[in-house]
Amino acid sequence: MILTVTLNAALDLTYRVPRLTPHATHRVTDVAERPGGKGLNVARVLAALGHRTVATGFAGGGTGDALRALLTQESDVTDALVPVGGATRRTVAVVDAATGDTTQLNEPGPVVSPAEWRTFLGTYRELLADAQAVALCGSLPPGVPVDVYARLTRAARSAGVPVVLDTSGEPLRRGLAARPDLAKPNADELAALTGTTEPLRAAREARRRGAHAVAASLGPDGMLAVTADGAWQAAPPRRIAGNPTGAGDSAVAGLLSGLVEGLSWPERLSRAVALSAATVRAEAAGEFDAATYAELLPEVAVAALPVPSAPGR
Ligand SMILES: Nc1ncnc2c1ncn2[C@@H]1O[C@H](COP(=O)(O)OP(=O)(O)OP(=O)(O)O)[C@@H](O)[C@H]1O
Ligand SMILES: O=P(O)(O)OC[C@@]1(O)O[C@H](CO)[C@@H](O)[C@@H]1O
Repeated sequence: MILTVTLNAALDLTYRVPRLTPHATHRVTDVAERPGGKGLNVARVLAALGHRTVATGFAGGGTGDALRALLTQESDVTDALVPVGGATRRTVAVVDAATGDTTQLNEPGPVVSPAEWRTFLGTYRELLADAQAVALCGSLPPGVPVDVYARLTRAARSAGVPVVLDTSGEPLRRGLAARPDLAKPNADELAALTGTTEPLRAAREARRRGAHAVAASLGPDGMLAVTADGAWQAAPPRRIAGNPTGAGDSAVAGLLSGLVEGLSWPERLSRAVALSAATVRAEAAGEFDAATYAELLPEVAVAALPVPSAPGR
């Protein structure tokens, strides 16, 4: 099975409004409520692709109960979330129907106590015993140590389980040093980490900091990957209009499923780019439009990038 970790799970609301205007009252035309937080989105996409998937992390309060009920009713993901006393946060994506732009509002999440944290670590170690790969995703709730992803990466690697890391800021910086098999930053996260806005240079620098491979997501431009076997750029055939929230999570699901299935890097990237573009077409994060995915998959253009002549990776 594939394990996903969402320490800061969320009840994910998507509001569609005709036009988003500061200081105005908005009438919401469509509402979608989903089990969210990045790792749960990854899990839902993996399950839709037919992978046996287990989701852990924390859930609590009425929002946590609602999230768990939705997860069980609407997906084949196995719920291994650890209960917490505080309430799971809400994350809200407001989609402006006039422009297609999305505005994201994310609550901080419940405080996790030391005892809850210890319970989680026990659960995580048990689940690793049966995992083919693990994805560590998203922001941290208050109370969780900032080096958590480094610790979870080390535990997985000593259990022989490949790790994909998708987070930002200090948790990303520390997590990289523990040598995850793959990191998936977006362009902003990569620039904040490395201080360079040139994605290929930044991805190489992120790899020097410890990740075995780095796959950077570049919004409508697709992805680039820097690995021990080479570097590639993969682009969708066209820009897709819609809601990009969760596109990065679908990219992670594409890369992770490809890793577990033993696909080559170009095949993994094609899948990740087609799946994530198909997510832009879907109503909410954690979903993809199956027809768009099938249509785009053979059309993704993958090109090998030159190997740098200077020493380095
Ligand atoms: N408008 C678009 N058209 C086609 N593909 C897109 C578009 N926007 C995003 N994608 C695809 O989705 C992938 C992930 O997008 P992005 O880089 O915005 O991720 P992200 O910021 O991590 O997303 P999130 O945090 O919302 O999950 C891109 O690599 C690309 O393949
Ligand atoms: O606050 P985080 O953990 O960074 O991100 C949480 C979140 O905004 O990411 C997803 C999109 O990737 C949303 O579904 C989700 O709620």
